[in-house]
Amino acid sequence: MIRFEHVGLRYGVESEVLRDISFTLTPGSFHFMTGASGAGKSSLLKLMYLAHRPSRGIITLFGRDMSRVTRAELPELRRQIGVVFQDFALLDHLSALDNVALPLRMAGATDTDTVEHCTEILRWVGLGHHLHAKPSTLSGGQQQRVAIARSVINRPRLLLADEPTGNVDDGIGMRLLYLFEELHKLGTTVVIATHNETLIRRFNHPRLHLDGGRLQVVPAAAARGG
Ligand SMILES: Nc1ncnc2c1ncn2[C@@H]1O[C@H](COP(=O)(O)OP(=O)(O)OP(=O)(O)O)[C@@H](O)[C@H]1O
Repeated sequence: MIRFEHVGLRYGVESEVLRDISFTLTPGSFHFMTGASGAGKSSLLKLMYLAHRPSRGIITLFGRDMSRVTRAELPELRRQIGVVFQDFALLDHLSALDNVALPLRMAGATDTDTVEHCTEILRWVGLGHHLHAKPSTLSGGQQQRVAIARSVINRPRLLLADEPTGNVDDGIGMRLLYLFEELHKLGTTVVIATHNETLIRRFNHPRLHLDGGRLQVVPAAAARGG
């Protein structure tokens, strides 16, 4: 699914933020990504989403060497990836429901199915009373949940989420994790960057842990213990 081989990333002339990163994520796996603030979690997720090119090393995604992928091919690859980044990138002229519906409508789903499905998922993330609200009228945490609903609605092959529970209370955080678990059970490969130790302990998954620009894969049982 994803393979990193000796990948490094530097911004401008600074020293490398990520150094000699090698790992493989098998299809359908679920990993948390951990590390102190500034350790490079967002940077690593952006490499996986092809938003940055690595300074060195090889990234293989869906069986393709990313250094050989042209700019014109990127949209098709990205359509298979659900993302929740820190900037929610919602369209403000559309309602919450229409934002969530976008990936389904682009894929040609019928409108009745789309509305039903999007309503259900927005209710699950606690926004059943805000279906027709414009993003600018919602709080930061609510906007983030709209972005999360949009990222999972078309069952992407790969889901990348950067601190998805950062702005919500524990109850909603748990619901969001259950949503990602459901997606994972349907076969999606999931990577969630988080500082939330409660969720990491509650859901027993391996960790991609970043420290000093280097990555260590911590197996699930060990991850639970520490
Ligand atoms: N666009 C950029 N240009 C220059 N430096 C950057 C850029 N983005 C990130 N950095 C630097 O790269 C390092 C890693 O940042 P990154 O945002 O990936 O860390 P993080 O682990 O996601 O942090 P946090 O948990 O606080 O979100 C930091 O030192 C940051 O200042």
